[in-house]
Amino acid sequence: MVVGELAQEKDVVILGGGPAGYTAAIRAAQSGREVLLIEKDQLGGTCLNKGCIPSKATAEAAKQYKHMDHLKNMGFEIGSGHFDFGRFKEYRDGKVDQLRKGVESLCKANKIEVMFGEAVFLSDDRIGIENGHQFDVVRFNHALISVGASGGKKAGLIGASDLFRFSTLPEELILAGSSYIVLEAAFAYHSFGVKTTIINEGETFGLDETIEKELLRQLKKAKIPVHMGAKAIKIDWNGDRTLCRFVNAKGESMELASSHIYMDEQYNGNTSALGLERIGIELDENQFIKVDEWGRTSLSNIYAAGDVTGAPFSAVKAIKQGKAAVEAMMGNEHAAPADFYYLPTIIHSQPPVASVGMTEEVARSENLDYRAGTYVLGGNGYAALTEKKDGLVKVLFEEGTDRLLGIHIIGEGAIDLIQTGVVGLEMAARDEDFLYPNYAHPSLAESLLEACEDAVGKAIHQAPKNKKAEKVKM
Ligand SMILES: Cc1cc2nc3c(=O)[nH]c(=O)nc-3n(C[C@H](O)[C@H](O)[C@H](O)COP(=O)(O)OP(=O)(O)OC[C@H]3O[C@@H](n4cnc5c(N)ncnc54)[C@H](O)[C@@H]3O)c2cc1C
Ligand SMILES: NC(=O)c1ccc[n+]([C@@H]2O[C@H](COP(=O)([O-])OP(=O)(O)OC[C@H]3O[C@@H](n4cnc5c(N)ncnc54)[C@H](O)[C@@H]3O)[C@@H](O)[C@H]2O)c1
Repeated sequence: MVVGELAQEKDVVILGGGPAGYTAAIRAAQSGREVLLIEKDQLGGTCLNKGCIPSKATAEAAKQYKHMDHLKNMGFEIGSGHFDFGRFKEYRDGKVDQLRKGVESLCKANKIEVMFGEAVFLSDDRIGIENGHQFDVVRFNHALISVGASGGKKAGLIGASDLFRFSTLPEELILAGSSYIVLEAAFAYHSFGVKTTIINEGETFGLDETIEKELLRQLKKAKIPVHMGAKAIKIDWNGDRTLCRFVNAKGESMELASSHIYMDEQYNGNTSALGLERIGIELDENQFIKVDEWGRTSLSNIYAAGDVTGAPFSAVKAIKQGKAAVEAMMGNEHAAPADFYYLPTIIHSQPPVASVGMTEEVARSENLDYRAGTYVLGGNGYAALTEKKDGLVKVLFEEGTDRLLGIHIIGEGAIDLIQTGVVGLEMAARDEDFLYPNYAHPSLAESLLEACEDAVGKAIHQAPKNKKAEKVKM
């Protein structure tokens, strides 16, 4: 190994070029700092290369596949409609490459130096970068650790990072868990003809009860078998296929064999090889770095952001934490800390699900006095003309204050529409803030207006109910 001289001094050194790291690098460069970004594999991290992007490309292909029936109804001649997974793979991987090049260009445009290699702390102001026989040492004023997390995938199972990077379509797929990953994979691969089964140890997928009911109806309609409340899940290998044994909700012993099995994983922070013991950064029992809302660790010049700081594991969180950490490094008093109280839950299922804020169960369990309004997409003109009528919008307002508590959507447009709810919750919006504005017509957004009108007993495109907008008092 060639040990480099202390050739460089950098103001900010960032370990890991995923969404937390490269966003933070750009924000620091925007403030005029000299930034070194160290990545041991590929810029873009898990999200771009193995997670968000390949999984959403897969979900998008499944959505378009389903959309072909609508195109035929509109008069398009589609031919056999055959789906070539090999060509899809080229498309999916091409999009990942294209987006990664975008990140590389952004780093270049912001004059961020990118070094490929594995970073390790030598002291609290020196970092070593190992790349084959080369070992460079850099002194820094501030460092940000954004090296992500890894799942404890068991032998014979598929991990989340492999689930959307198949080279050929599996014939069978068992998905054990209740995460958005399970649901996104189930709807997508099932629609490509893969024999797909969901096994969920829990009784729910953790969504608002009305949305959950509709989601289960959609899974049934798609003919995706779902075993809820499965207990004692065990995985074995019979030399040919993986066996999944469990006890179903009726207490019966079940055995399913499959070529491919995915199981939601337990995650640990990627901190074991960083030399953190040398500098004494505090970790929790799962090797996640302990941080405050500014990403500050137990050492004043070292910050952390993203999956390496623990759950929730989402690029949304990684990006926001990365920015907040840099603002704190720069001493920007006007910046806001990273807060995840209103983090939307997004599932690219068919139809998609999006949710933010309080669910009805939580409102009930907290003895809140609330009003719920719902609107089924079947009554929405735009949903009718685009033949995307499955699903509903549900809103919850607090009785008395009229404050928005939560918005839960299953249906076309959910993922974009939920942002209105996120902004509303952040601004402590009341029902009138949703009832008064103009809504484009015809649009899926009108279903949000109708749900809000339903909450006050005034929905237009909904048959009158007997006890309209009756206050739910527990
Ligand atoms: C299948 C799947 C789908 C997902 N879908 C979504 C989604 O739709 N939306 C969403 O918000 N989130 C999604 N996620 C989660 C999202 O990918 C992660 O939360 C996000 O990538 C975390 O970003 P990060 O920057 O903290 O870590 P990462 O993206 O994991 O990046 C860490 C980087 O650090 C590098 N590294 C590690 N150790 C070192 C070292 N010693 N030296 C140098 N570099 C190092 C790694 O190579 C990696 O590039 C998904 C995840 C998966 C697996
Ligand atoms: N490095 C990795 O590969 C890695 C790391 C962490 C998690 N994961 C994957 O993520 C799965 C879920 O992890 P979890 O334990 O945080 O579960 P989770 O489903 O409870 O999600 C955690 C948070 O992410 C948000 N979220 C969920 N789906 C989202 C989406 N599509 N887009 C944006 N935000 C979303 C939710 O608000 C939630 O608070 C795991 O089962 C695993 O497959 C992968």
